Amino acid sequence: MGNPSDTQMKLVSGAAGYVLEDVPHLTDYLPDLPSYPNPLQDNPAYSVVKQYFVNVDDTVTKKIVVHKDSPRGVHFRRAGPRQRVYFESDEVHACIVTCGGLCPGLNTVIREIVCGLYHMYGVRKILGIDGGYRGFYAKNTVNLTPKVVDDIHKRGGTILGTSRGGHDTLKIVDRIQDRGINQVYIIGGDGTQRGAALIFEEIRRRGLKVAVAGIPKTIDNDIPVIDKSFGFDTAVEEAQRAINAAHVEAESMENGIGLVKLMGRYSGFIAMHATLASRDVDCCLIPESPFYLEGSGGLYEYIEKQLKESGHMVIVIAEGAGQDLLSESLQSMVQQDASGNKLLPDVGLWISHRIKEHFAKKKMRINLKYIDPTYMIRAIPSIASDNVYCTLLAHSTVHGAMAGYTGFTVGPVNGRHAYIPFNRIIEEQNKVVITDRMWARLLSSTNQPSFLKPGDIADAKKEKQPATSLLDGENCKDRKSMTEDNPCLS
Ligand SMILES: Nc1ncnc2c1ncn2[C@@H]1O[C@H](COP(=O)(O)OP(=O)(O)OP(=O)(O)O)[C@@H](O)[C@H]1O
Ligand SMILES: O=P(O)(O)OC[C@H]1O[C@](O)(CO)[C@@H](O)[C@@H]1O
Ligand SMILES: [Mg+2]
Repeated sequence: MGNPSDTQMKLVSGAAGYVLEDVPHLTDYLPDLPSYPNPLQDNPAYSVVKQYFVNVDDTVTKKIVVHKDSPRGVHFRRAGPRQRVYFESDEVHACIVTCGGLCPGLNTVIREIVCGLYHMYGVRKILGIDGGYRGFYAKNTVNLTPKVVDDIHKRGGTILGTSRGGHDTLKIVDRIQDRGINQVYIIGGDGTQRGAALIFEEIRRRGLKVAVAGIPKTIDNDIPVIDKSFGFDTAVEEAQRAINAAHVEAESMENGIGLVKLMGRYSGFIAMHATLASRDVDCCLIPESPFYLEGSGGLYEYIEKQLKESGHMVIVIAEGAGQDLLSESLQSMVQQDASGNKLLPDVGLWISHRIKEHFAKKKMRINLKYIDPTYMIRAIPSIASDNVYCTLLAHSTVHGAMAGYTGFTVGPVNGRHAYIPFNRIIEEQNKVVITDRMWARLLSSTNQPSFLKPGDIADAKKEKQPATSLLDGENCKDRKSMTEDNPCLS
């Protein structure tokens, strides 16, 4: 198999440094495919909209803050309905699969893909794949209609089931081919999108008229390029309940410490946003910001100071934080899940013991309550704003597949939905940048130490381009969206 990046991104240059990172289209390898007028033009709900169809040349800019002399930079193809489609309604045989961990809004996306295909494009054959990628070749399928999915958005989880592991590209594509499926909607996180890219490659290699579309899903918000992933706001909202409980417990006891662990394997966005939203948190620890326990400027010293000053404190810790400290003592316990993701030892439990041990040695009485809401923040239905977001995502994806685009992921880029090549999404991971303004806001709201030594700060600044540099691709490794680049979140 060739290098996915050879075929998954088409670069188109334009005037003044304009670059379009385009997505593949079925006609790239099936040049004689016929196209048809979009049935939406006869749909009473949509036909009244002035300029309902997206102009074929519309693109969305990756950077919206520009200087007068800066190059126009990278753009993505704007999502939305096209005048012409490459599938006739009765020809479409779509399938939907959900993979990876749960996330609020999964059912809403499923519902809106089904209803979008059915009501906007008159599609009647939609199959739900049971239990993630392995469901393509190992499990039953379910026929999806608007009636079947009518109220599923009110439920957490995914009606299709999900799983980790079990991705076998050849077997999956064989089953797609056997069943005559020609539109594949794949909802999942970074691992899932990697799998989707391989499926697209194989489909293209076999020359099949099958559109492969990815819908990014992760409560961790670790997918790059897009502004934010669906379910994230719901997870942050739910995390408030755990933080509130921790605060009430801590406030009610002498030297009370409320410790809350939140999900976030490699990225601390949930912990950071839950902390900023709550204002009751005195210390937030995330994977991107190393910390230490002992000595001047360390966590123990800060806890002691906080307890002496206000008699209680609340600590939020992301599950991936402090893993370097843990691994010193628990190295042998590192394991992997079925998808190859590292299974992390419980940092919340570990740090609870360490804090208790430390203050016991100092003969200072503390009352520590450890709250681990784990799956509670993701196994819930999505809040209203996430529901609307999921609807737009689903509709944008359906429009893209009907228009013949393939090998793409969809998502908002600076507020406008766009089709993004798979390799853009999978080549890096979105992380909190601790030298950006958002983390500074957090530090100033909690008043916690930065845990950085003067040398570390200088190094961190050196790694980063000047904040006003506007070249596309600057700092693109491990950074994006919920930083100063994102106007609605900074
Ligand atoms: N590099 C890869 N190539 C092919 N398939 C992959 C790859 N990584 C993961 N997958 C498949 O994608 C599916 C989901 O992967 P994973 O468990 O890592 O979750 P995810 O999609 O990253 O979601 P999240 O981490 O947000 O829960 C699994 O079925 C796994 O086998
Ligand atoms: O227990 P599971 O289902 O593997 O999921 C846990 C992981 O899923 C996530 O929610 C998303 O990747 C991580 O934050 C967490 O580590
Ligand atoms: Mg993942």
